[in-house]
Amino acid sequence: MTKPLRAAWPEIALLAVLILAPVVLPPLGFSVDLLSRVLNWGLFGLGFDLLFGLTGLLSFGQAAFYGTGGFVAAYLLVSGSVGSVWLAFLIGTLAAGVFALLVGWLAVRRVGIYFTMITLAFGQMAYFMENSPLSDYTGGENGIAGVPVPRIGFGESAIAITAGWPMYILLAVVFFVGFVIARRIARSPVGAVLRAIKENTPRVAMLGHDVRAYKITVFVVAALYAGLAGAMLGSFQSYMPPDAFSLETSGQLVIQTIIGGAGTLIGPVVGSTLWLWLRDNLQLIEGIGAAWKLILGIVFIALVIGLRRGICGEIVYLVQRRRAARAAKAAPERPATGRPAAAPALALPLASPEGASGEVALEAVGLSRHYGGLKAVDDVSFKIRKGTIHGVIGPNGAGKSTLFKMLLDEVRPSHGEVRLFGKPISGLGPSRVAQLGVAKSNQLNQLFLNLTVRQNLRIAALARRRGALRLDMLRPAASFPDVEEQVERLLATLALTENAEKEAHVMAYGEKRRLEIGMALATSPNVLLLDEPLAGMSPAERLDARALIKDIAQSRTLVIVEHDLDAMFGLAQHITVLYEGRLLADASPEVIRRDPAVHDAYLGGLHADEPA
Ligand SMILES: Nc1ncnc2c1ncn2[C@@H]1O[C@H](COP(=O)(O)OP(=O)(O)OP(=O)(O)O)[C@@H](O)[C@H]1O
Repeated sequence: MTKPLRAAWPEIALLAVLILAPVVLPPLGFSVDLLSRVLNWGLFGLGFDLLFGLTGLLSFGQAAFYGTGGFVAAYLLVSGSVGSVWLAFLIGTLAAGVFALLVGWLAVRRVGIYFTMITLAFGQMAYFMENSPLSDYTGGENGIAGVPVPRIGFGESAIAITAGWPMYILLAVVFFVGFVIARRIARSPVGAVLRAIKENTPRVAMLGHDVRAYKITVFVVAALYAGLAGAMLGSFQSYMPPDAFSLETSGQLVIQTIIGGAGTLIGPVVGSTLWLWLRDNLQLIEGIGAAWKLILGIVFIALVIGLRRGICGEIVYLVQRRRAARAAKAAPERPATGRPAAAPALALPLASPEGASGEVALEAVGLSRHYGGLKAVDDVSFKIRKGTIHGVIGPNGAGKSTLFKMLLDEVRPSHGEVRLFGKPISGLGPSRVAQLGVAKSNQLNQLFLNLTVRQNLRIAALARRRGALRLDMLRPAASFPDVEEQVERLLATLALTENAEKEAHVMAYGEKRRLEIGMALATSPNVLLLDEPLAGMSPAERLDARALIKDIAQSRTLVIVEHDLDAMFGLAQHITVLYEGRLLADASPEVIRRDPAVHDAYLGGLHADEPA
């Protein structure tokens, strides 16, 4: 098989299934109506899977957009406001998207269960609106009957796409196109960022991506799919049912996606195939009666327990595991220490060279952060000169990490401000500060653990290349030659080339630490903050990491927090000492080494065993 054909195998397989389904499935109890409903739910599920499976945002209010698309289209058609069914589909879909813009704008301000609850509340509000204040338009409990079907062609010769196989074909075509688009979105730079948001949202922001905007985008995309599915529902049933807006609709979508396999795109349609087939056929079995709901519930629980990733999710997992095992077998033996003898020197571009002309790169001005009565950082001022390695030391709890978080604006100062090349950056948020050229590697690794090493670095590099937000949803994530080149160079510098296709969670600790630094570096920062880069490393790994840090420092300003004072005195040109949140000293390493106050701080603190 040629490469493009191999890459398109899911589309080819789907096409084959859609063509064969009308032949193979009817003898198994699938009527044409059931197959059409399966595809309608599948279309609805494609958008939801981008939102939930890919991005990790669980919405319990998708019925609001399904209903909006459906009722707007049905009303326009039945009232005669719009003559073309196609145009009504389009308006219904867009109406769902506009509604989602409002809901999403509010909902993405919260995460986890709070996000889910906001979507649920909006779903319920939409259901109420449909049944009461807007019942003149929606028909209230009666829904809207007599929704016409679309026609192909003009005038007398136009062919109506009637319920039955013509409607199946239309739904199959729309589902196929929807799948192709959803898959392209998932493989695009936007898809890469969404996947990273699911893995570790704060890190995505720290790299410079506008997390909130990406979340709103995927929320709207999911609603567009829901709106189109809703609009088509009324047409193929000749009736727009009021329960399109109900909580049960949202719940069923979640259930079907989980059964089929979230994050696989094809999972929701597989889930709806099983769910709707069981539902229709269980009711026909004599003696079961109303107990079919109970049986469905038991099937759901059994599937969730037995197949944690859903039907398609488990298949994808098994295939990936086999592929990884084969790759591991084929991989050559790895050297004992990570870093190759002659790693290529780093020649990564800077974020904004024009802004890097000032003498002082970063400046803390009266910086304080108070947690209630605790002064984690208290009135600290110091300057970091451009092109130097600047160390920040202090005993445990001195406030170093809090100070670092304020330098990237992860934590807002209680008082004072941070200036980057003379301009205040406090209050801008980590994403904008990252875009201005400040990056940070964390004390505790913040990797995208279920993504490969290459994907981790690519997502970081894309933040610099594409800016905080770009809606390039239809091009592949790996289609920026300069980004790919930069990732390749970084892999070599970090001695991670051999592990490029491995998921980050399987890496050794030292390798994870290097990747953590590499991700910060991939954003091409002017100022790089390294929070305890040597923590937890073996002596050999420390030597490697020190050499790497020296390499990095050739082209940018480095600020390092580190407990390894030997390493710090060897690396830094200037050292700031914090003690109990306050600035104790700020001078060259030679002066700091002889400073009795620093000796006292360390000897009196938890680091009495460390050389001062
Ligand atoms: N979010 C928070 N809420 C309350 N207190 C906090 C918070 N973050 C930090 N602190 C407190 O602020 C003080 C300084 O913490 P910080 O982590 O900045 O110190 P540190 O110098 O980095 O310590 P270590 O070397 O152990 O990492 C500590 O007493 C810590 O408990």
